[in-house]
Amino acid sequence: MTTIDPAELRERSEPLSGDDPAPAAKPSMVKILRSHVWSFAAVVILQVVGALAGLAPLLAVVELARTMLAPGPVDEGHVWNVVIAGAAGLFLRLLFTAASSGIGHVLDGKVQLTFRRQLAAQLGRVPIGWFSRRRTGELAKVVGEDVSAVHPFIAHTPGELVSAFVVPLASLIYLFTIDWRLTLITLIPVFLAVALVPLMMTPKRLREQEEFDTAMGRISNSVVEFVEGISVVKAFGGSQRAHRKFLTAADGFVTIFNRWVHGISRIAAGMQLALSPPFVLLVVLIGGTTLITGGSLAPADLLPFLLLGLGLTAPVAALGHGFDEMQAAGRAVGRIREVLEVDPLPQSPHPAEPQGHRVELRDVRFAYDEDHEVLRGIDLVLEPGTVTAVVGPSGSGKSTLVQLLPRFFDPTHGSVTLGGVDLRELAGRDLYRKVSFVFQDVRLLRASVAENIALAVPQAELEDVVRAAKLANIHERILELPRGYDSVIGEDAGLSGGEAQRIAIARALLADAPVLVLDEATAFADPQTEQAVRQALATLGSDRTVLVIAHRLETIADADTVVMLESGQVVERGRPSELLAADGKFAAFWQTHRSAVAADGDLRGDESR
Ligand SMILES: Nc1ncnc2c1ncn2[C@@H]1O[C@H](COP(=O)(O)OP(=O)(O)OP(=O)(O)O)[C@@H](O)[C@H]1O
Repeated sequence: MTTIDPAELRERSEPLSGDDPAPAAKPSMVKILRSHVWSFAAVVILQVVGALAGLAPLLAVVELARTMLAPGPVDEGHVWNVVIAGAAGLFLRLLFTAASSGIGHVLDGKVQLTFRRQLAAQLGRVPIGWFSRRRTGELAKVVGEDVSAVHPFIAHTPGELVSAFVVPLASLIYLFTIDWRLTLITLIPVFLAVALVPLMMTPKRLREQEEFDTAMGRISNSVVEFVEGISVVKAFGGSQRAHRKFLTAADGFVTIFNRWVHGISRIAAGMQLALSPPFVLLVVLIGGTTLITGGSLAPADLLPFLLLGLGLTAPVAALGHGFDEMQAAGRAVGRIREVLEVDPLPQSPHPAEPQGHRVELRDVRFAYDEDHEVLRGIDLVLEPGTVTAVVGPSGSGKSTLVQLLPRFFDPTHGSVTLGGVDLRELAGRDLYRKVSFVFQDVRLLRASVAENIALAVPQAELEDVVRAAKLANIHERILELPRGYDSVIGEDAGLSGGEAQRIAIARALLADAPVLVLDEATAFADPQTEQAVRQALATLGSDRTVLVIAHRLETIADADTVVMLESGQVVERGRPSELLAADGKFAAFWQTHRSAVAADGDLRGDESR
């Protein structure tokens, strides 16, 4: 049983209602940013201007030193002007970077909201069946973490990266105008650091990096395996083995990590040393002192190199940091795009009204992927007032077939019609009013039990809800919950799989849709649920169109028609008694099934003794 938030459901289901046939946009980061191009440009420009203004205090210090050290009386007016200019630069820096940050964060909020809205709309448009292949956790990561990961990309990194280049460039030009020789000397640390970069790219280093990535993957897989399988492993006594596998992966990782660190650390340390402030100062001081003692540089001119020289190494450091963040944001956007680019379930702009509730499948074919056709030419008519039971071996396509009726997927070929109208021509809201379903993977909302039962009929009276719950054999259990029908699922009510399925049956009974699709539970086949299914079929069967994946012999025997599937094709169909008499595939299936049920009964009997 899974619980989901009602708000989440509303967002998912609104576009499915069929009233919003507009195709899902397939946005990219670039497209979204293009619609906010001026704000984005403002973020970058303000950041750069702010960073440039930040040079003013440093230049003011240089100018002050020059003025003070110059022979003769100090020009007090000039000194004050320089101090005011420096302070103004500082103020402007604060102002511009604050404005850039403010606009950046508002823009970031807008972009994240756009992504989340588009994702929510898209999740409502994709086929419901698509969700079965996605883990809730994966989707939650895309909508939550991955959308948040664009934050540095919008609000910080581009501005910081551009400033990291523009500011040193401006400093460099200024320093060149003072003394080109000392400027080149000041650049020595940057040259050294850049010279070390190729050493990080040698085939040996790249191989070590690859090994490191693989080992990282191996260790996280073994952790996931270990945690996911912990219950099975414990129950079957294999915890030692699983634990060993995890430890082996961890040991392997340590060996590879040591090798990787050993190789990379010397180069990284060399780069860090070259770019470190003491080393930069040392180089500038040695170069500057040599030039001063040689008489070719005024002592006051050393100061700008000492102050601005430290900033010249910023681009190299920013490159590493900024590009890492950009890459992470790029990967997150890639995952968001993957979800946004799933083809939505087409909605007809001119929905048609079905006449009656006869369901017909004509030459239906379906494939989850190109190489593997799961349904191969199914022709089937489900008459109102009849129960059709689908049987067949595991993997024969039963679930896939019944999921076509509530349009979890569209057939890849052929058509499914309801009352003469192709399901693709039906408004989404109509479809769910006409077709209700109870599948094994029951979804309950984090809402009260009554609200869960009345999901399709929110205005239902409590007595109708109670009647449905009684018919579904769940009323007594609900009364045992702390707040009865007001108990909130997932908060003060924990239900077993079978109980959740009975709630779903009550929901379907109350929805009173003319077509019911039911997957009779095998996993939760407790006697109460079996009874609930039987009652539901008896109550609904009168004038409903019912399609049931039948596992119980009674359901099969009571059905009007049995359809036997094998490898995605109908191999036999007819009344159960006729098929048994014909002694074909269904009869063989029935015999095997009966023996299995009898053996299961014996086993249960033994267990209870
Ligand atoms: N979401 C999916 N993506 C890809 N393949 C799928 C998906 N769901 C089912 N299949 C494949 O389609 C085939 C038919 O599966 P389906 O679940 O319809 O059979 P089934 O008769 O209901 O089986 P069972 O009785 O075991 O539930 C199987 O080969 C299965 O592996």
